[in-house]
Amino acid sequence: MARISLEHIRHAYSPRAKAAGDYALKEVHHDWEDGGAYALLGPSGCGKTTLLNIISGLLHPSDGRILFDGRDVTELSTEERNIAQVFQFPVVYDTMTVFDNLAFPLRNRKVPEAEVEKRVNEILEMTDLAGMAKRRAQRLTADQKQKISLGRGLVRANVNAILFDEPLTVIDPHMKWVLRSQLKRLHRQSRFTMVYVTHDQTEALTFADKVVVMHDGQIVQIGTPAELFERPSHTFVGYFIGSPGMNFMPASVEGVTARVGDQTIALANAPILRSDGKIELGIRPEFIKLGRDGMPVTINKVEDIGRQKIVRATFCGQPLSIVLAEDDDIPTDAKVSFDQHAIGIFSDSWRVENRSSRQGG
Ligand SMILES: Nc1ncnc2c1ncn2[C@@H]1O[C@H](COP(=O)(O)OP(=O)(O)OP(=O)(O)O)[C@@H](O)[C@H]1O
Repeated sequence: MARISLEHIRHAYSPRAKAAGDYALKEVHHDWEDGGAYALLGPSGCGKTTLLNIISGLLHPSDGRILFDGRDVTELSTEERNIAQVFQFPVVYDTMTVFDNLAFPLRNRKVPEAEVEKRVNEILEMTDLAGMAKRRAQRLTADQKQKISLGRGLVRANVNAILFDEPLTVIDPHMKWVLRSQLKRLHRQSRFTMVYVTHDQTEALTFADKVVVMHDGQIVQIGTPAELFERPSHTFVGYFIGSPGMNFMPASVEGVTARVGDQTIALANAPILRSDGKIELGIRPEFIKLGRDGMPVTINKVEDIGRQKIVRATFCGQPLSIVLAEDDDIPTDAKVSFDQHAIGIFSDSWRVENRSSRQGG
């Protein structure tokens, strides 16, 4: 297990890259803790696989260094970095038994057979494959095969990190849930440093202690699931995490007052605005109330999704989503109000700090 330090890493696939837009990965400079479970989350093309391949050594970064526990490994191969990898599709030897598939990475490294036996049996238990140890892999289902791949990733006790690249893509939805929870448990038991790439927020939020949200080649926030929900650093995080995502509307701010259209909204604290950039007010749909008092709103549609209702509305000419409990009433001629403490102010897409949070309040 290792702490992974990414020092000023950038990557462009073209050697002629000059402008920031030419880079698939813009500057990444972070330390990932030893034993942490990280998810790299973001839409297709945002640079997740590029970053993962730089960590594993499949790709040499255009700029920067990568360190494991303070040791520079930038020039080392994947093998020399001592990393286990689990890919999107199962990599299984069909003619071997389940046991031999799991034993392969150990026997390959000349681990004594008694230790192989012990470790493989542990992994068989962990992955619920004990009942099929002697079966050939050939006839297994796709998710059983992927369990073998996951098991193979976990079987070596001394790896620096385990990297997972969308490992549950081929798994059916129910089994996905089971494997996700199992992986979380395996992480708790083993405390390997794990990096898990996905574009699925549910997968990221259930697996990871820390979610690394990527957008357009950069890391826009690293945080716990709660931090990403409560204090998104960037409008992209607000929009991408949550269902529906955060509402954003153009605003102007003066002291502790924001204006959206012709409405005045009191803020809990005064944001520290430095530039004359584009200002937006953000509020999650869960922190908006509909009642008899408040600001005018037009309700366009109510979607019933079981325990909750999603109200699609228009506020000051802007679309607004509101999440209500299933038994919340919507009065005729409803008015809208925002929970002051859940409002975020964003300048050119980045969250603006406010006076009291900077002073530690
Ligand atoms: N071998 C390559 N040569 C040129 N451009 C590439 C190469 N691999 C990726 N890219 C580009 O780099 C950017 C980041 O791609 P990357 O595969 O890292 O994204 P991703 O977030 O993993 O996406 P996905 O979820 O679709 O795999 C994209 O614009 C992609 O087109």
